[in-house]
Amino acid sequence: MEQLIKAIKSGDITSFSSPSVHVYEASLTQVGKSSLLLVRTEAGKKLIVVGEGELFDQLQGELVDGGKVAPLSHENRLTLNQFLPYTAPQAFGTQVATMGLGDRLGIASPGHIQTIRGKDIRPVLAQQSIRELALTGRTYEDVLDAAAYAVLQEGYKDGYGADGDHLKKEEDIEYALRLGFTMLTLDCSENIDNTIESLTEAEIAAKYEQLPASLRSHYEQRYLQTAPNVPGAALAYTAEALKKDVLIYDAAINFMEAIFRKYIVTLDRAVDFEISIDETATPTSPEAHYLVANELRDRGVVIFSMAPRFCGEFQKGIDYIGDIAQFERELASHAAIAVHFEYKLSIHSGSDKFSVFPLIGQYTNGLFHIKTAGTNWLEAVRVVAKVNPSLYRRMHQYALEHFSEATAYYHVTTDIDAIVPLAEVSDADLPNYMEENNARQLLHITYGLLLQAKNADGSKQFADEFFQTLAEQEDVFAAGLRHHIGRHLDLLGK
Ligand SMILES: O=C(O)[C@@H](O)[C@@H](O)[C@H](O)C(=O)CO
Repeated sequence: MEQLIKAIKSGDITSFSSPSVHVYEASLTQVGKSSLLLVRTEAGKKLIVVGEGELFDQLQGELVDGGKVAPLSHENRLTLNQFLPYTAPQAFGTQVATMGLGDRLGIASPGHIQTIRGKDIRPVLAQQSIRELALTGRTYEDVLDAAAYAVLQEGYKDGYGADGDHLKKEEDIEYALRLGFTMLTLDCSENIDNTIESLTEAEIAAKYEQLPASLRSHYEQRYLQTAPNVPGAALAYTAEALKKDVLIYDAAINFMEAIFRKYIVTLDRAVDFEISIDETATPTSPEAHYLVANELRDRGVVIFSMAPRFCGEFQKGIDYIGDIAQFERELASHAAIAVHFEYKLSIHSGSDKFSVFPLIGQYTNGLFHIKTAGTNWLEAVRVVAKVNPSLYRRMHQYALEHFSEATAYYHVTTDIDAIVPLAEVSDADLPNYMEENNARQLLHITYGLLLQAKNADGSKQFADEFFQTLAEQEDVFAAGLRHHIGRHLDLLGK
């Protein structure tokens, strides 16, 4: 440590080299009379601070050789946010494309930053849903800490966002906002009535008649008596379709407004407020999208983005399933509606949708929000398959045995029987599983079960070895992400 501290003091860290300490050169930062550096030692990542002044005094750590060695703790992250504002998340508004790069492991953000740096798009590095927190056993504090330290590690100063993703409950909204999350994705699925889709026309009409007359006439006047004028969108309301849309979305619109009034308008800072109507059984027609957006605008609800459920299927970790021509037609309308109401179209489960990325880039004119998350976990699994075949085999086997449990959390149409049996695959070919959709989804949706699996003695069955392997392969993992996420960005036109 003495040599390193000397090197930092001299201002020339390139003169330092040690087999047991890896220096993240881009992290070297001066704050007043203190210099700060992030390193990886045999005991994990550490902050090294030398000099004097408030930063030196406030970071909690151990005094060593005239410097301070500080852990990457939650408290120290809060201190960094105070002195280095770029390490705190920010809202982006609607004038720049954004990409959600949810990191379930807390180790993917450096690779994400390397991929996105210098491009015409900003990263939402800290993005997790409550479902993900529950499945990984993490907290929003952990998620923000990991993103902030990644930003410091990479010396990335262009800003990053933090998305409380798929929030349904007020207590979760309060939790995310209290911690400083800068984006809030309101999941309205529990207020969307999916039963309507399966009703007959007569049943729909009867249910609709039960709604207050004033509500019915409000909708009928607005959507049947006046044709919406949205350049680029094909919108045609029929009385039947309108009844359905009102029954499906009216309660959800009330919910969106109530949350906006209680939590967004009252905030003394900017938050990117996203409406998600995608995780539901009901695809969002352009007419339904327009209706929801139009009602929100009339009620003064300002949003950053809207995530409709597109036609076809956006399943996790694999390419788009469906009729691309229909997708293109509807995307053109969805994108035009978003432009009309001055927000961004948001694409959820946006990882690996290579066949439609060019269309998304084209129809949104490059102004979109796209969410990815589990695809970086699959890149991590690919690294394990390459360098630790024994661990990969154990994880794969466990995933097969527990797959049906994971389908309670995610909708996939995986054909488990189509996955080549492990016994028939050589170690060298294990990474190829990550090229095959069924195997991708098998591992994609079982992440929580794998990370939390325990041995009889209570120790982690896979997680410790998994994280150790990834820590040893940090550069390989980052290179995999640059390649994989880079391919997303290229096709999106970024
Ligand atoms: O798995 C989750 O809960 C989330 O990552 C997603 O639903 C997220 O909103 C997403 O779409 C990422 O691709």
